[in-house]
Amino acid sequence: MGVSPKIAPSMLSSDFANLAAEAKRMIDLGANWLHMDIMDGHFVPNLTIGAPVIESLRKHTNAYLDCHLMVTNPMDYVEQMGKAGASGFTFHVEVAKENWQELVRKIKSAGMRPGVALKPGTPIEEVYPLIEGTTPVEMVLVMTVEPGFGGQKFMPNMMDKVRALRNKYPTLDIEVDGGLGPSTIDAAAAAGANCIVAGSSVFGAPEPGDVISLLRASVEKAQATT
Ligand SMILES: O=C(CO)[C@@H](O)[C@H](O)COP(=O)(O)O
Ligand SMILES: [Fe+2]
Repeated sequence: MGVSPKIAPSMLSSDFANLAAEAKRMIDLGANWLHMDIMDGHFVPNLTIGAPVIESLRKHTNAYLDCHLMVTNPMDYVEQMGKAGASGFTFHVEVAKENWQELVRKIKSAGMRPGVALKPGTPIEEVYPLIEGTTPVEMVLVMTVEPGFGGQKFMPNMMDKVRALRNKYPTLDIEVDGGLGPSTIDAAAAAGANCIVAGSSVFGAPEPGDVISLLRASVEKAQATT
């Protein structure tokens, strides 16, 4: 499988008051991406950060900022996120059923990499047209918890979705998000996930760098045996 592992600490579990230092710490410890959870208090019952914080962080790092937009109107944020310096813009399929083609086009024109996310209750078939369209998304984020909060329990039954995607799209970036850590990574890696978001398991560990290395090793091992 030719899809490289990307380990993406979720900065939602970091010390937001020291975001630049936390970002540098994660990159220095071997993270590939920084996962930024943007929540509007409407699509999910939590409110986090937006483009102004991405813009501030961008002044301190050239890392890939993997932005996960848990918002009801993703179109409203494309331009400002692009200007702020976001690298990836992942929207939820549940709120883009009518306008995903225009949305993906705009994300690309704004210089970002488009991704689509789906909630646990959303069937995987709903994202297939977005991967197969003329302007396709470049990543699928399979939520392994209900979106809204860090620190929740991994849902192993979501691995059926990851397996179905990997069988159909051998070179697609497939991200898993929610409850990933040393006890759950092997299931996700075996199913075919290569982009791994981990918040509480990384930031809550005495040695976050060890967790990052373990997550990567698990993905590499699973890839070597498929
Ligand atoms: O998108 C989300 C939550 O909605 C995630 O990115 C979480 O922030 C992951 O945190 P952990 O489950 O790894 O603690
Ligand atoms: Fe996320």
